[in-house]
Amino acid sequence: MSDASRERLAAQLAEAVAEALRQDLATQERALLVVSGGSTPVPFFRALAACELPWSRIDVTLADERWVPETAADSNARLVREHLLQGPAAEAHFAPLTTSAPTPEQGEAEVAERIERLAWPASVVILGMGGDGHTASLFPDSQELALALATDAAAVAVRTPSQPQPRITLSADRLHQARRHVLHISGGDKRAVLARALAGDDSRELPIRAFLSCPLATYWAP
Ligand SMILES: O=C1O[C@H](COP(=O)(O)O)[C@@H](O)[C@H](O)[C@H]1O
Repeated sequence: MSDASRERLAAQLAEAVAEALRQDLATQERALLVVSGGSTPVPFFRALAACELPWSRIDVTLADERWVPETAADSNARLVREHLLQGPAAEAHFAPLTTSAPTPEQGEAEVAERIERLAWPASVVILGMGGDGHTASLFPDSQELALALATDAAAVAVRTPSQPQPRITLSADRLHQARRHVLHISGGDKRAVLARALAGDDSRELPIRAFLSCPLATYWAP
């Protein structure tokens, strides 16, 4: 593991994403950025927050979220607010994926409506990936995986045996609606999972496969 190379990668990705947003904002009033949660994006969030951008014209949302309050340590919204929406970037419009409903099944319709109002197609969708090949909250062991891969609804509530909390994810269809797709990962384990995904043929085994032909620009550091 090399923190320096991950920081360099994050800086390069931030510059590329900032340039994509600038390009799109030259011809449209608003632009949308879809980011992922987890531990990988933190240095990228900080680097992007430092970029000069017309933040008040940028919408930000998440690829997926745990159905937890924003005060929870593992809330992706909290991560975005603490590391990306800082300084001038606080001017961006952030659309979180949770509501006050007690379950994601009860909140799903409100989240979908909120998501529909954003500036689609997104300028950039940045995906992460877990060691099991999940991306967003498209988990190989989730009962809702087939639905989330096939539906044209924007958001899907997900229950996954391998995960402690219920979740909500943007559907594969919605995540496909972007001008550019990026996979941001680090470490040898994830590189090996990506190699398996590139060699395989079933997106139910390694859900990241559903995005390999977007095309998907891969940002990887050891
Ligand atoms: O559960 C999640 O995991 C993936 C990967 O997270 P990381 O900590 O290994 O970087 C992430 O892309 C997803 O948004 C998140 O909810």
